[in-house]
Amino acid sequence: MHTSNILFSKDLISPKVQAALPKGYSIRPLANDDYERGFLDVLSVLTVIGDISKAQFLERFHYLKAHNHEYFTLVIVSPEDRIVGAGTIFVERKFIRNTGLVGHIEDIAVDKNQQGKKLGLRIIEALKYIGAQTGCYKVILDCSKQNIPFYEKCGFTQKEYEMAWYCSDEAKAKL
Ligand SMILES: CC(=O)SCCNC(=O)CCNC(=O)[C@H](O)C(C)(C)COP(=O)(O)OP(=O)(O)OC[C@H]1O[C@@H](n2cnc3c(N)ncnc32)[C@H](O)[C@@H]1OP(=O)(O)O
Repeated sequence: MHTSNILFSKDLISPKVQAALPKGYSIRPLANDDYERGFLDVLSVLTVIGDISKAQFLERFHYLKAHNHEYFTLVIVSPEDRIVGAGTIFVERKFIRNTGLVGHIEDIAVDKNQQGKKLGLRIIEALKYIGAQTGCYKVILDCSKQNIPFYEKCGFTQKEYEMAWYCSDEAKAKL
């Protein structure tokens, strides 16, 4: 694959994670033709995706590529050349902690038929590697209660609480 088609340098992909994948599977940065390989279908295990066109996918892909010192989306590809797993780390630049960097893990998804093969674990290991390589002092994420045991197996510990505010028309009207 030509490197200009991928989101970020393959040098940021952990060799240990690649070696630990089941035979025939590979892990790599998101590519501009992963729309056809079912990238969005994999994300649909997370939430409603919407009817995203190829043009919309490419617009977002090119934005992320232009910011690929901050956004790192990677995918796991099956022996059949289908996307079966995905995950992102966003590297936030802070003032605190001596202008420290914090990695935020987002949108971890493994195809329903491929769950339980440690692909989720490998995605998290690969994202932690990117966080470490890019100089983050910590990597954090939000998850549901039912996913806590999974993230504990990935080396995370529970801290703090997540808060959310949804920008509904009703909520915005109260501002
Ligand atoms: C930050 C976020 O994005 S949070 C959202 C996470 N994504 C989702 O919830 C979407 C739907 N779920 C999925 O896509 C997957 O089930 C994932 C990503 C949660 C897990 O991926 P999988 O590939 O199925 O898990 P994997 O096989 O790597 O599991 C690793 C270990 O965690 C365990 N595990 C996985 N999910 C769970 C769970 N819900 N509860 C308890 N243990 C779990 C596995 O049994 C395994 O344990 P073992 O090492 O003792 O055998």
